[in-house]
Amino acid sequence: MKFHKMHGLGNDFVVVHMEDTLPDDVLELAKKVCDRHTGVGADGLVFILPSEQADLQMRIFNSDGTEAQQCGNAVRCVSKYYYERIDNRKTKIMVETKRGIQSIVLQVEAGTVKQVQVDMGEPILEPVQIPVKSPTIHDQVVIGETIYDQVVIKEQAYAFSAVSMGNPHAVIEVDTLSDALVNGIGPKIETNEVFPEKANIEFIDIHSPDEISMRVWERGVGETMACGSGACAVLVASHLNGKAARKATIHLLGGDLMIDWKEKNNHVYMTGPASFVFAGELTT
Ligand SMILES: N[C@@H](CCC[C@H](N)C(=O)O)C(=O)O
Repeated sequence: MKFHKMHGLGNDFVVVHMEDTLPDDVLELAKKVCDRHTGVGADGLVFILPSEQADLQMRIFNSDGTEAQQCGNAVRCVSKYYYERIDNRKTKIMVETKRGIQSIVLQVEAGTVKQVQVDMGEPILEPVQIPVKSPTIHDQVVIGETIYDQVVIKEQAYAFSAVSMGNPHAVIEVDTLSDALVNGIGPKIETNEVFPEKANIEFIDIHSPDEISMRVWERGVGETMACGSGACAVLVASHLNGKAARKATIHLLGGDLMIDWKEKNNHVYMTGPASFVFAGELTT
């Protein structure tokens, strides 16, 4: 099985172009391929498949084998792959994902995709749809439209805003983006009972209304260098909490994403790069 190693701001993927359907036992394959010691090594295994409704279909499996509904960085990668390796006739393409059909605009220079803008759709703020269920629901405070609650770990309360971008996120504002928070508290909140489908956990430091730094503990993966859907959730939560504009630069460990939550259609747009690393062939 031939593959390309790609990344979006260091969030790395093994990308496989399949002519018809997913391979058998894809969950086990994802775990095997993503292993950083005995496999290729990646945060996720991504498939490009044919689509009847869009230019291509994308499916994404986390490194623990679970399937995710959404992945902003992987959508940018498959869009670049499509233009540079499959069909370079259009700079506006459609990608079918579990989230729905996503519109993509490619910024191309001399045949190379430099930036990819992805329509990440409308944020989902209804608790049951995120999903988030709170044991302290009576204490819940609704700020703007975002659900705002807290989880307590070792007597320390962590206030979060829950947002779904097709996949669940909890955004937590902190004073310092430390390893102890991301790698120590991140996994505990990811698996807390308030998130029945677990959640991606974003720790954020808001510098100004249009500049936010974040680190992320991803569901089914661990800490990653970047999370596109997470950056969108961060902008939405920060805006609803009155701390950010509708458009901001989100600084991640792997670089910057521009996030723009447009008033006219309530859709969140993410703009950033995608890169090829190398190509190879998987042996069985
Ligand atoms: N890195 C991604 C999100 C990948 C899926 C996530 N781990 C989940 O399970 O929801 C992004 O760039 O959005």
